[in-house]
Amino acid sequence: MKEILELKDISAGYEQTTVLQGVNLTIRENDFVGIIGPNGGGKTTLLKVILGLIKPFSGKIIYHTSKQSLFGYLPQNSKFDARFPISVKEVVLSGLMSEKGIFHSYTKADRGKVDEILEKYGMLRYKNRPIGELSGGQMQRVFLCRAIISSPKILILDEPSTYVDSNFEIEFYSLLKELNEKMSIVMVSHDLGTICSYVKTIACVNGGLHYHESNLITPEQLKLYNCPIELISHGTVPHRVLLDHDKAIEN
Ligand SMILES: Nc1ncnc2c1ncn2[C@@H]1O[C@H](COP(=O)(O)OP(=O)(O)OP(=O)(O)O)[C@@H](O)[C@H]1O
Repeated sequence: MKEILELKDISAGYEQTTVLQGVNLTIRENDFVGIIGPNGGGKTTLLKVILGLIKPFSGKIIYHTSKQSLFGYLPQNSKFDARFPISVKEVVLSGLMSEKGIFHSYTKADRGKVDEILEKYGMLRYKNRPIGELSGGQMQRVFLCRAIISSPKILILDEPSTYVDSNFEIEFYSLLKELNEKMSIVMVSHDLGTICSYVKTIACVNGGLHYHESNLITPEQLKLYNCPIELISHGTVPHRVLLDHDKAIEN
């Protein structure tokens, strides 16, 4: 598959703190990379580096394509302050801002695009509603529309299913599967069940980055990288098991 961008020996962090060191990662067309790792391991920092929101202390980012419409981003906790006076259609339109610049005016074609995407994702009837009046799942759908309206080459998602119920979660991931035919996806998730079911490859981030060319997670990986465990068990009574590392590895 054709490469889109490469991180080469990246070291990055904030002021005096180095969070990531020696990070190498290549994102190719149609990739679906799941990023896992413990709290504070640097997953969001890695996304910020990829998005160009923070500049690495050292290392290189190589772009194999134009930066035009390169990224769509669905940030963590897309829950909105209900008092913020912005409508659904304005939220989705703002996804075109990076393409058009801040001092822009939206065209009729842009507004048509918004209607089209809201229709596709079942949200057209809410287009004039203040975003704060939607449910968590509806909001997530609107923010997904915002992230993909510019047809980005890479869609970046930070814990996308935090506020959604399991029905919407299944629907959401099937939307992602469809989108993955047109764009690469990089997704942070603590839910290893989700990771194993949907992603193609896994990057484990804990200060460094370990890349796995498959979506299988082995006990050895968990032990080595000190990753959190959240397993879904399919027994007679469906339940979710939360264990710490050592215990899970023993089992
Ligand atoms: N803006 C910031 N300024 C200073 N330090 C920060 C900043 N953002 C994050 N950090 C620190 O960088 C480290 C990595 O944070 P990051 O958010 O990348 O981790 P994460 O793996 O995404 O964690 P989580 O799973 O809890 O979301 C943490 O120790 C955090 O406190």
